[in-house]
Amino acid sequence: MIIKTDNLTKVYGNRIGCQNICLSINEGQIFGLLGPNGAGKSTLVKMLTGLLRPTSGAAQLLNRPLGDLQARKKIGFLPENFRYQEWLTGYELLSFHAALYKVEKTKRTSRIDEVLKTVGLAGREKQRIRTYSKGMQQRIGLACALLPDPDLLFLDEPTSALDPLGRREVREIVVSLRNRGKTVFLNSHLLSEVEMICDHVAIIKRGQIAASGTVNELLSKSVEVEMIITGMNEQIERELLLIGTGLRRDGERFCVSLDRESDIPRLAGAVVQNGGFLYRLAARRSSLEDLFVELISDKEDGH
Ligand SMILES: Nc1ncnc2c1ncn2[C@@H]1O[C@H](COP(=O)(O)OP(=O)(O)OP(=O)(O)O)[C@@H](O)[C@H]1O
Repeated sequence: MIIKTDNLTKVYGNRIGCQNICLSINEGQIFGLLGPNGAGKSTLVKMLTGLLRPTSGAAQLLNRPLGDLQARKKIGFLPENFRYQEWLTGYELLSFHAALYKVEKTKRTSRIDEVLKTVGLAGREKQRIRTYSKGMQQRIGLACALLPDPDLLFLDEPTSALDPLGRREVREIVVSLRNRGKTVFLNSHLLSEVEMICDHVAIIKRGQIAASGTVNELLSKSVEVEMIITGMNEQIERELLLIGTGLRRDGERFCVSLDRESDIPRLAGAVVQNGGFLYRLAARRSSLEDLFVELISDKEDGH
């Protein structure tokens, strides 16, 4: 396990940041932490990266206790909304961070060249950061985080400010890092992105883990059924809710989640036997977004 947490908890005064977080993350994978605003994602990452002291509980990173210096040397971190000194060139910024990371002087130039290549900025390092696009700024941030050649990389919302092309570029870099054996801990609220690249996912809600597992494990649990129904009435609605959960309506279009595919004929029966007209019924495996909405739907978080 590259990360193992045991009832990790952070309380801010009378506000809960995270509560009893138990996670086990294997190395060489992309782990996605999902949650609505205020759910506790940043609090958890800050505790794991040593920026916040837990109120209680424990954690191990790279088989060392939280805060261990040897382990911290092998961890990279790209915070959310970072802003670097925009008057520096990309190269100057990387040199500064290489010094902060105490990369040996003789190795700095080759290390900087390497990370520039990894993030696709080779040849752009003499430009000032203020002339970089947002996507390039995000990639130079990633390059900084990669300077210590970390085994474990924390990325806090690395693509949220980017356009679709920029997002794809960052995604490709993250996947290439995983392919080289790195472990990536990705904080995100972009569900489709997490579904695309993450091996394991945890969903955090009001400071607690509401679901976790591989994307396949989480999604194979339920089936999403879309129906076009006219003549909808209360009896049909009641019966649909006995069979499935999370009934949603948009005009004549109804969606419901089922635990088992074998319940689909019962849905059709409930509509027809109670006087409704079924014009369409299509089943698909739930997306991470469906699961997220279902788990988080009683919105009562912070902001
Ligand atoms: N320094 C702080 N002092 C008091 N409460 C805080 C502090 N930082 C976070 N919180 C509270 O802890 C809870 C979790 O916040 P956190 O920032 O970890 O959530 P998040 O999932 O990262 O949210 P976002 O997606 O908005 O960044 C929220 O209720 C927040 O208001």
